[in-house]
Amino acid sequence: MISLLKVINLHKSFGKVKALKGISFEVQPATVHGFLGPNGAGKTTTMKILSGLISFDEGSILFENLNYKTNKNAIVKQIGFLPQNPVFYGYLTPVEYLNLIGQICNFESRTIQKRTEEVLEIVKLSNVSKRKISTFSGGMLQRLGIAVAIFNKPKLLLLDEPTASLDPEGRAEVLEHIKSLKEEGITVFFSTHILNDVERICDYVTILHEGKVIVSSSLENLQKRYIQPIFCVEFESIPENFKDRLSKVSYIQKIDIDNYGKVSIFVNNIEYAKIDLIKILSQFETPILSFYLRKPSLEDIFIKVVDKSDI
Ligand SMILES: Nc1ncnc2c1ncn2[C@@H]1O[C@H](COP(=O)(O)OP(=O)(O)OP(=O)(O)O)[C@@H](O)[C@H]1O
Repeated sequence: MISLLKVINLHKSFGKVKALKGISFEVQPATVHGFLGPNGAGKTTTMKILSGLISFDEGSILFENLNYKTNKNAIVKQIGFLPQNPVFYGYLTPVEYLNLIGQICNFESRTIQKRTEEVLEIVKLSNVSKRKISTFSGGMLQRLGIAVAIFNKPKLLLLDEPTASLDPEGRAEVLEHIKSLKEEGITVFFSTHILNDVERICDYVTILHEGKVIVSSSLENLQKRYIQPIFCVEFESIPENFKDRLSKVSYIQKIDIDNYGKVSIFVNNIEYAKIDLIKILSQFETPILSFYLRKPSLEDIFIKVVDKSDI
């Protein structure tokens, strides 16, 4: 499959500040790709370069295998961008605002009307299409921002921290919409600090740290790579001499039991333990309520990879 976007060894400096130090990553079509990194990592700089707002110093960008430098105008038309804090004219309604966008894009009035109806339907704002924007909640404003960014039917949509200023309800609303854009054939590349958002909707993740890409992979592969060799077990009650009896098992390194009776078993041979441990546990004649291999959260992974890159 041809990548929709390939960023190769991209460099960008602002005076003495090296914001991007040779970053490379690819974005696959019809996916949601999370772009993560601490403050100042270079996320917004990357987004601004991709949307054509600022230039880059070195490296190359390919969009559907076309070189960005020599085809910039054609490529930028296929990329929608929602900046971090979009500003709207509050005295307009969504219909009036989108009509204005259509006029700026030089569309014919019939096309503007049709596309306005379509995008308001996609972001589920049709029922408030004639209400003043100044009365909108944060979640509604972000959805209107998405409507503006997809007005031109982009293949790639760049969203810079789309959920940062929202409460949990607004976040859930916007995340659901981002996910549904995939069904409209739009590839979404979005930056965030909120790891949980990425876990909820992303297929791929790129982690940026101090201007360098430290991980770029599918979320599934990332979770497999960083899987923790810890099994969690919950018994109806902790069996007698539990720790002593298990301490004789060669692949078990450590056993922790928390205040609620949840047991964490740390192992050094995960593949063998996957088969053998449950057999051993079933020999204790105490009902087992749950047994699972702990899946690392994106937060666990993020801390691990960012720490490693500091070494
Ligand atoms: N116009 C500019 N002039 C000078 N330095 C800049 C400019 N824009 C960005 N920088 C610097 O480049 C680095 C990367 O900034 P950038 O805004 O891309 O980070 P970010 O990952 O988006 O951070 P945040 O999550 O805080 O928005 C930072 O050190 C920042 O101070």
